[in-house]
Amino acid sequence: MHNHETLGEYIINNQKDFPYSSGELSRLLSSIKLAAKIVNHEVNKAGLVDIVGAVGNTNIQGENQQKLDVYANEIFMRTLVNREIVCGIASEEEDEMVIIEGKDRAHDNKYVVLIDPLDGSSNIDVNVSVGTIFSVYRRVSPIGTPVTLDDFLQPGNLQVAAGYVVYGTSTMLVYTTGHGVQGFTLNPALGTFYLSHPNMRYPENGNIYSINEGYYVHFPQGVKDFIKYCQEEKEDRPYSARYIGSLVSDFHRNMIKGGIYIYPTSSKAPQGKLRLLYECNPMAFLAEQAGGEAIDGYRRIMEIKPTELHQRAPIFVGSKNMVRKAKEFMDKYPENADY
Ligand SMILES: O=P(O)(O)OC[C@H]1O[C@](O)(COP(=O)(O)O)[C@@H](O)[C@@H]1O
Ligand SMILES: [Mg+2]
Ligand SMILES: [Mg+2]
Repeated sequence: MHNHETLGEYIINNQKDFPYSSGELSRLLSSIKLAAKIVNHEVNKAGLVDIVGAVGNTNIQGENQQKLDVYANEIFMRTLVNREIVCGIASEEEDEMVIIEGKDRAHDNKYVVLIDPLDGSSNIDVNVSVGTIFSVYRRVSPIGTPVTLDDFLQPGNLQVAAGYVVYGTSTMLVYTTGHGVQGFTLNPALGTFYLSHPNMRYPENGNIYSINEGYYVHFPQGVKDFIKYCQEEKEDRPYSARYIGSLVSDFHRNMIKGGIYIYPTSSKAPQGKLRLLYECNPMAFLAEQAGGEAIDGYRRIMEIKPTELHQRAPIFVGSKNMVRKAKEFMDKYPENADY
């Protein structure tokens, strides 16, 4: 039997790392752990139960909500609310921020959570790995008062924790509290997450690039030039093109093997597609904590001051030297810096 530390043990043993360690963050991470297990159970039998396909509604992004989007949203919302640790939640599947009301001391809670309950929705029905992404901030509004939008619109470098769950060949929960990146694998027989990937680090160089080349003609010239650079027969190139179409899964592979994931602006998506608050910021925090980098083509993602809950941003995230190379190409076209 392996002697890996469990996630529960790790959270407790490392509570000291957390400046405000009053146990709230540990309880918050434990509730995410519980919700991940419940969602994992449904994801694993997606073909058997009535959990595939669309519900017939569109979310504020104009996307057709998948049944699993709605189910995962309900489970994470309910688990976080029931554990009485957050004062507000924002989700890809909720048009507005959710102020936690009614619970005796909900307004006394210190944290807000932003979540992409089900990432990679287009892959649910075709048995390709999907994920969940979360980001945690300490509120800025006074404790004891209802949460405000400002509590959510904080730049990424103020995150106190971020992570994802990948529901793939195995189910993993990967997170950071600003002390490196830890990966835990679920032992489905025991229902326990074990520390399988301590101190995950991006290789500084990589040979994988992940971008939906189907939109090539719509990309800015800097992105087109970088793709050509990746495909050149020179030095350690051409790089391999790998694109799962689930941000979490593409990010996870690239963090382990070395690579870059890009979702740029395009004439079809002038601000890019991914959402700054619950996709770009948490992945940027993880990437930087793992020695990688994350930019919007020009600036550090985590320095962008958000203005809207569901705003989008272009993202170039991955191995440090690959992101820097991509930036060299983007810098040749400074006129594209404002999106
Ligand atoms: O199909 P496209 O345009 O390449 O977009 C794929 C990207 O969109 C996403 O599915 C967006 O996330 P959601 O599924 O949470 O909406 C990413 O996971 C993925 O990387
Ligand atoms: Mg997503
Ligand atoms: Mg989603």
